[in-house]
Amino acid sequence: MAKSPNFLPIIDLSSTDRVSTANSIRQACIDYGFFYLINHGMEEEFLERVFEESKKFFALPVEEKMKVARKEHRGYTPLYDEKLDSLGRSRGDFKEGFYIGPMQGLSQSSLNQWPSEGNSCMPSWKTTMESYYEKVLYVGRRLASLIALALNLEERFFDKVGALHAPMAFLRLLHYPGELSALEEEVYGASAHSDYGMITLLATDGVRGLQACFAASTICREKDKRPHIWEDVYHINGALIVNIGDMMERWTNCLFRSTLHRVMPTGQERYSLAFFMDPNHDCVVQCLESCCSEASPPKFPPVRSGDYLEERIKAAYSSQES
Ligand SMILES: O=C(O)CCC(=O)C(=O)O
Ligand SMILES: [Fe+2]
Repeated sequence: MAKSPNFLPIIDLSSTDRVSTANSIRQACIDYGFFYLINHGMEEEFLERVFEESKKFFALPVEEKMKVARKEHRGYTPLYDEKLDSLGRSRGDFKEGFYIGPMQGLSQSSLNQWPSEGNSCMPSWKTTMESYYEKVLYVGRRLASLIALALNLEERFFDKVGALHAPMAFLRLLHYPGELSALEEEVYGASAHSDYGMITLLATDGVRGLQACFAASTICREKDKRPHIWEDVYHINGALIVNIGDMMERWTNCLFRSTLHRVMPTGQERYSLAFFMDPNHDCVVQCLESCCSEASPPKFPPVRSGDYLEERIKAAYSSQES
């Protein structure tokens, strides 16, 4: 299996040898909970265009951005609004974001908010974001079928349990400002957290900052173990960084890891595009038969995806109105 400079595996989505790809994904998810995805079908030029459009939004005056402030978990989240490590001491994460939610069906898609179309510098903003959402969702679906194979399940397993029928998939544009705050002791771009859902597909802009906690916890139940040892997750041109979320960890009874990660401020402005592919609201996430036995009983009770997500989002925004 190909390895990147920081030893994370590289998975080639275009490989025709699905069995070998699924085996590589299995090993990556057991060992790291993180891997790179290459040849996913989205051109580098297209990714660059999405980053350019994202930058245009964050460059707007804050009053303009607040016109689409987060409602129903869609829209703009200002600096310090979210705190991913809800128990941490900081006042909030030093980043701003913009959430775009599911677009299938009128009832879902009409909840999305868009920056004013009248803004002449952003004529193709909405169509670019819609196009990115569609493309990255397609990549996520292809990956989900390989993950099913990696778990010795049939390829369409996640469709069959209803996870991928109208998935709760959120695209989040992120902007980490470059300046460092000298006044506050503990400031993170994104404080330590694991993602909540199934899988996250992340596009980065080449500015460092993302770190993951690989060494300290060999299995997920040791997330609380200290000290945490953080490793940089480097950017690879054109590659997506994929990581496993907590619901996948629950499905697999901790066979696959949802690894803690964070974004450190480096003094350099940074942008990223995080796509959280989470199961349909009504999908019940429960230990897969292939992942439990008498010796290894289920570690978590079954949970409805929508209830679990709501709980986690509430904790991250607990100092704010939701
Ligand atoms: O911006 C990044 O590189 C990571 C963001 C992240 O981990 C998150 O929003 O969950
Ligand atoms: Fe994350």
